[in-house]
Amino acid sequence: MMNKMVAPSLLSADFANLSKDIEMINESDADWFHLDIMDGVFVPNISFGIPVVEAVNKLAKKPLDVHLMIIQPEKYINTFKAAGADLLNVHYEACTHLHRTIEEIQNAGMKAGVTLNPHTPVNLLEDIIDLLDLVLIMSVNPGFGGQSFIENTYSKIEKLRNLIEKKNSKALIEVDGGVSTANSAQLYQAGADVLVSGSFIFKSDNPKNTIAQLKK
Ligand SMILES: O=C(CO)[C@H](O)[C@H](O)COP(=O)(O)O
Ligand SMILES: [Fe+2]
Repeated sequence: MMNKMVAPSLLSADFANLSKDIEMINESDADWFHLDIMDGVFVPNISFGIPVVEAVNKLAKKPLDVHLMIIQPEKYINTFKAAGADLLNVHYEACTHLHRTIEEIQNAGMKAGVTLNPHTPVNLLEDIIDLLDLVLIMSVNPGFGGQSFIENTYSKIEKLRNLIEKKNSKALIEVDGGVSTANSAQLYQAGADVLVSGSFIFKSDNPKNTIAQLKK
């Protein structure tokens, strides 16, 4: 039986009133906080950095799922651990020595995830999938919230689910970008365990209720 987990992305939260949105997530059915770190180099946008992760960690009562959209993520493993990250996602496309980076994340005491851009095939994970705690499939090109969902994500999830079973891996499948109640059921059905959602939650009239809807 698959998990059905939701990780609201703070990228679409109200940064002038972040504590209110953190409190809402604490009280909701959400499972994790999703934090998007963008460096303006790996992706064409800059979001927020380590002091914000530390601040969220002071109030958050659920694990912090940190999505690093940065070059050379291996330089910051211990820094994000100290800031409060529970799960650290690095991009496949940003890691020259992915095996080493995954081991360093786990040795630092965090769960390790690998994120795939929409153009990156899941079979590139064949020789590392058994080590991973999670694979994050991007269903938009990373860098911005509020983009349209890319439809071939379903077949990527199915291919990844087959690879995970073939290799007897424990990795969870997370999906990020353009997630809403229009596609959540189909994503879970295709094999996703965790759905990230930003703009759909925070632009809705009742974000707490929207989180509950996404878990159904
Ligand atoms: O990693 C991300 C963007 O690169 C965000 O997590 C993602 O886009 C969530 O936002 P939305 O649900 O609005 O698409
Ligand atoms: Fe993300």
